[in-house]
Amino acid sequence: MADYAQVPTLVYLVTGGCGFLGEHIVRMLLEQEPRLRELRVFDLHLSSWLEELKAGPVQVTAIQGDVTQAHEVAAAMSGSHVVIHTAGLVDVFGKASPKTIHKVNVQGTQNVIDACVQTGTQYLVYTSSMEVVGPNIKGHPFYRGNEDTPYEAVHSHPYPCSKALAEKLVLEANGRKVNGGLPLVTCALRPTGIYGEGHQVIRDMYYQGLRFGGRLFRAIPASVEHGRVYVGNVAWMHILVARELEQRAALMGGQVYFCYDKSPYKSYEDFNMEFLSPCGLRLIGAHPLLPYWLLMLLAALNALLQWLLRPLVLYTPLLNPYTLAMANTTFTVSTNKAQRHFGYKPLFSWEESRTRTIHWVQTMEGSAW
Ligand SMILES: NC(=O)C1=CN([C@@H]2O[C@H](COP(=O)(O)OP(=O)(O)OC[C@H]3O[C@@H](n4cnc5c(N)ncnc54)[C@H](O)[C@@H]3O)[C@@H](O)[C@H]2O)C=CC1
Ligand SMILES: C[C@@H](CO)CCC[C@@H](C)[C@H]1CC[C@H]2[C@@H]3[C@H](O)CC4=CC(=O)CC[C@]4(C)[C@H]3CC[C@]12C
Repeated sequence: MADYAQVPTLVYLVTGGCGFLGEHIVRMLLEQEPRLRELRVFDLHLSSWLEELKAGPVQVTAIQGDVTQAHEVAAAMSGSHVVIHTAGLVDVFGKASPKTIHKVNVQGTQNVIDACVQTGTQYLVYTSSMEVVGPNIKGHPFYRGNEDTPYEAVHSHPYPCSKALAEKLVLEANGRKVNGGLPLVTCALRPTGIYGEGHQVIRDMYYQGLRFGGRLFRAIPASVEHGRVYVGNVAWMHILVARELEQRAALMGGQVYFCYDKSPYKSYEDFNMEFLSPCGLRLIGAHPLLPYWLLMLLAALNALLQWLLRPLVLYTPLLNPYTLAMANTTFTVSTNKAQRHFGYKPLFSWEESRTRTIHWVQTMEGSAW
């Protein structure tokens, strides 16, 4: 993978390539990776926009498949040089069972590792999450931490548990011999809360605000800070890691990197207002309108309702005890490890990331713009 100016020869596979982050990775790979000959997009649900990408110079192969099915993963990966494994079940709202979350996130990742070994695919980039670290169940703040900051990473929710287990599998697989005898080189990226075009929670908050006459009501103190990172910069980090893994295998193999950029540290709600305010929404209250104990009671009530209604209907509100605890705990990252190890600099400034996200909200269906 050394000579960047050569005839395109490389085959990449992106699992989860039709998801929020996956789509940005796929589109950016086509723009930014000149050595790409074929791009395989593997997803449970294939999106229609893939068709338009097939007209370009790189061969784009859409593969409908399930990461929990080992044979499907191995078949898709045969002959590929690099796999970016971003497929996952992102669920903190109780939509899927803990068993399903484990199966997709942990067994699915094991299947990807096994397929690397079986097919001789040497480079594996895994999309992990900040949730592998925290916030923990005790609600300890993580303030401007980096990859080496000591923190009690204890989880009980199925999603962070699954991401932590999967990340461990990926890191432990570094150095394992793949078919042909070469060592597997693996790396895990830990995005903080991703935002940008296609972000589901921003979409949900926007429609909720429209339903309440253009108002959202503050639930989280403005002093609680959350790390956020623009989806384009997260995609860019994946592409850089995939590109540099061969040359810097000794340095980068088995390493974890937080995904970061210049997005400001703010509370989850205040941060989202950076996009929703210019689209006509207002956040009511300088302080939370309800005391924390009452919000906790409502969150617990939501959890109870979810359980009671489960046989009839899937009730998955934004507010539950886990999301409330997440939103109420400071978790911010300050690091330059990615810059030191593989020369990462954000591709999009904060202003550009903000403008792109605002534009996306303004063009949403039902938008007042
Ligand atoms: N959204 C966020 O703020 C963050 C996300 N992440 C991680 O980034 C990755 C991508 O997340 P998002 O793009 O936000 O989620 P997403 O739900 O938009 O995308 C996930 C993609 O994986 C696919 N997928 C799910 N189960 C599959 C299976 N069994 N087989 C094949 N494909 C399957 C889905 O169809 C979807 O296209 C996930 O691994 C997630 O854990 C990490 C940190 C933050
Ligand atoms: C109490 C509500 C009142 O407005 C606000 C609820 C906000 C929550 C839905 C979000 C707060 C923090 C978010 C999570 C965080 O950004 C980290 C994440 C990392 C991931 O890997 C996946 C997504 C998420 C869990 C993200 C999900 C939404 C929040 C819990």
